[in-house]
Amino acid sequence: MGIWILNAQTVAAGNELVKRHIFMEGRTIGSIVEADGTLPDTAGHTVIDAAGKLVTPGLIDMHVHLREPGFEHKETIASGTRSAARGGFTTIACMPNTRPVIDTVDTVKYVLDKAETEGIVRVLPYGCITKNELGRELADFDALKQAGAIGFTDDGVGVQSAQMMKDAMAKAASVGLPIIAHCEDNTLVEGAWASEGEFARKHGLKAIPNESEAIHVGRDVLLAEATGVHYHVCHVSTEQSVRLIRHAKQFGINVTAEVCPHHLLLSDEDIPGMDANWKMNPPLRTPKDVQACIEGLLDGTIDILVTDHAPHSEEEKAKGVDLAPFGIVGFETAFPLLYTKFVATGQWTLQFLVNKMTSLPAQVFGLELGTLEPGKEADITIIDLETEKTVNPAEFASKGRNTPFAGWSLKGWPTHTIAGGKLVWSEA
Ligand SMILES: NC(=O)N[C@@H](CC(=O)O)C(=O)O
Ligand SMILES: [Zn+2]
Ligand SMILES: [Zn+2]
Repeated sequence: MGIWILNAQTVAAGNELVKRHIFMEGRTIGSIVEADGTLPDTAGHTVIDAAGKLVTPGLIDMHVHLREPGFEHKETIASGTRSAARGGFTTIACMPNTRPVIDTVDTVKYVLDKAETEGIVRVLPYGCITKNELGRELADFDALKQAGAIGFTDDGVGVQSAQMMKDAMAKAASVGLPIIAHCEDNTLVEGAWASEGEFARKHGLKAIPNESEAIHVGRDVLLAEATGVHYHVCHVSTEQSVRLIRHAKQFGINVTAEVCPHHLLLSDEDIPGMDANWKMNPPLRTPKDVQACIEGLLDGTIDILVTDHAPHSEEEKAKGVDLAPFGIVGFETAFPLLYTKFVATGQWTLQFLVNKMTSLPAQVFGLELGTLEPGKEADITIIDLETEKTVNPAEFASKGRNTPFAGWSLKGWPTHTIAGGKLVWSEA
């Protein structure tokens, strides 16, 4: 028995949609036919009528935190993949800052096994750059790759030593996997949580300067040039980083980059007060930085969109801004936010948004995913572009409720998520 999706509005070009019927059987897409008025024979198959809805390749998120092993009170692979599915994501790449961190074959296998038995979407694990993410000793990249790691990162913390980063890049290049960098120079951020801008000035706070991020970007593109590695910059948030990445790309350096919805939609001037749901790393920057990130995404300097889904418990976030951990959840608001604020307002085409969340992440990371084509993996998301709903964190499938977007009224909510040919989530 297969699944027919009937009357799917698929993206053709720009904002142009084409109506198609899509059939899948087993894990793969069987056929895609133009809807010409006659319905295909669906006898014996599950039918989903997608009339009036957008149908896209399953969304891909290359930067997420699933918290397992070790921080199951924040999220688990079960709850995190449900949250991803509810947000329309069918493939997610998880960060290794768990407890223990993912720096051994056993932890990679643990995550992959859990994902197989308890997860409902595809989980691709990253391995650490350095053992324990301490920046002192390289992890065993050969072994991590063998176990299934798809790249190396110490996300959560920057690699402080240039020599360590250079060694990591040389080794990653030799095993043919990318370095994914959380760019942050610790000597420039000491204890601050807000960025240098209006908010920090008004409240007399110690502030995080843009250079704390951009200095690592500048250092690392030079090291990437020297080593030839594929270097991917995490959660770009500053005008200076965008400029450095643009320049590096012009020089033919193998650099790619990602940006999160919150760094495109919020600046430090939107922070309502001492509220830890507005505390994330990197911090919300100035309106000028937001504009530079949007321009970087538009001109291709920034390749892809990611959520950096970073759940924390309510108790942890209630400790007050100084003590609360950095991070906000992202899966269940990402597409509606970007659709409502950029596509529905006419700034981006639907094709631009969908590509940045499907085919482009697949291309950047060499995954055979992200397109709707016969013979390809049946990963499909169905999205209602019309119904307006309010973001209600109490409804999240994630254990995390930590979002600055509560109460926002949005359109573009996923209604069905199909991963590997299975309907893994549908509305109500
Ligand atoms: N982004 C965050 O604010 N927090 C992330 C770490 C990270 O992505 O650097 C986390 O693990 O909570
Ligand atoms: Zn990070
Ligand atoms: Zn992260």
